[in-house]
Amino acid sequence: MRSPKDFFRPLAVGAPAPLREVPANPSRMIHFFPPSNAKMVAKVPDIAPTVDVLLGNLEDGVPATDKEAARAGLIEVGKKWSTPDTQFWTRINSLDSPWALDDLQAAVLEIGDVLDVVMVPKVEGPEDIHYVDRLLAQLEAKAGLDRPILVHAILETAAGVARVEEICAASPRMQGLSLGPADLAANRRMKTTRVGGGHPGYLVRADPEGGDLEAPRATYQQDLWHYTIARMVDACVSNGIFPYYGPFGDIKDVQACEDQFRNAFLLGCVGAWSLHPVQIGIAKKVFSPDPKDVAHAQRVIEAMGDGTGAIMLDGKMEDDASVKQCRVMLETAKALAERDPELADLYGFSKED
Ligand SMILES: CCC(=O)SCCNC(=O)CCNC(=O)[C@H](O)C(C)(C)COP(=O)(O)OP(=O)(O)OC[C@H]1O[C@@H](n2cnc3c(N)ncnc32)[C@H](O)[C@@H]1OP(=O)(O)O
Ligand SMILES: O=CC(=O)O
Ligand SMILES: [Mg+2]
Repeated sequence: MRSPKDFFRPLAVGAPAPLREVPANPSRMIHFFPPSNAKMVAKVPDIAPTVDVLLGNLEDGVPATDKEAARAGLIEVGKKWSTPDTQFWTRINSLDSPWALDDLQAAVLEIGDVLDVVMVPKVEGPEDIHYVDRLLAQLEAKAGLDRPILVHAILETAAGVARVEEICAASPRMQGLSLGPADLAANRRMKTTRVGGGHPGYLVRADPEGGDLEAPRATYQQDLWHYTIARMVDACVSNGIFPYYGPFGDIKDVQACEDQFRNAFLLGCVGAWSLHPVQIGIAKKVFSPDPKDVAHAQRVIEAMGDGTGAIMLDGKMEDDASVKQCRVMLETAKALAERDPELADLYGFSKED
């Protein structure tokens, strides 16, 4: 662990100074595309303005035989990047793979000027972040960049979950964490075969009525990811960085995808991954506060005056703590509306709001 005095010093001569605060840019969906797929690369100009984050994925999902082509496709997209209101990220291969070093070098040296965030998979502890941190500083200095590239880690190993707080605090470059339920399930030796979401076998069953073990009993499916998401949210928030739900693999089951995204939103996540165009709209809907909640938040804030004390509104007690929740809702809505005039209209915000 670096001394607190050195925490905000650049890690290489000539590298840009680390940021003191991570920008709270809208990132409701991190849209994945495989840059080795020419058909999908051709869609980038149309998709980029419709998403908050576009991510060129170099890791899992790209066949081993296409790794170089994916890196070349990423560079091609970066060189033509002309959507400054959308963030541009990449996911590099894991640090123990034969590709990670070349991924990082190519990304920073060739397109570092347009790259906002590098997503690092399978992070096991702060030492992985320290390695990437120093390397990025050296590469930024070499490329003559004037602002630091941030780092986003995927929480997808048991060791990573056990050290999640240390990972979040490892560097001022840390932008956020995503839950990686597929790799995490494998690493934990969970007995599932899915990419995120629930499982019908993970349930609780109501007690037998009158002790009748033969009578039908209601069952309730439980959330496999609740513990990890809650831990991730606490670790992120206490370090001033942002938590995200990751992939939902059942592309056709848009309802369950929406439910999974909403659970994450309610627990504090700011966004999720979209793997297919159909998931972009789901993430946009879920991670933009509901206009009814925004209107309610405005009413509570107005009724609470200076924000202290206790009042009754519609039969419910409101006080200092509920007004703080309402401010979170309103601030989130305002930040999103600034970038999205349709949302501003939906919330009834005028330009002065
Ligand atoms: C599990 C842990 C992880 O690491 S998850 C992250 C790694 N996986 C990924 O990034 C997968 C990204 N998604 C994809 O590659 C595709 O969506 C997959 C899942 C293969 C499905 O593709 P496909 O069979 O073409 O679907 P489709 O016929 O329904 O597509 C309709 C049109 O949309 C396009 N499309 C599809 N996915 C994307 C995407 N991610 N970004 C941009 N465009 C996409 C398709 O090309 C297709 O276009 P068209 O209608 O033929 O012109
Ligand atoms: O990379 C994501 C995952 O779920 O694994
Ligand atoms: Mg993974």
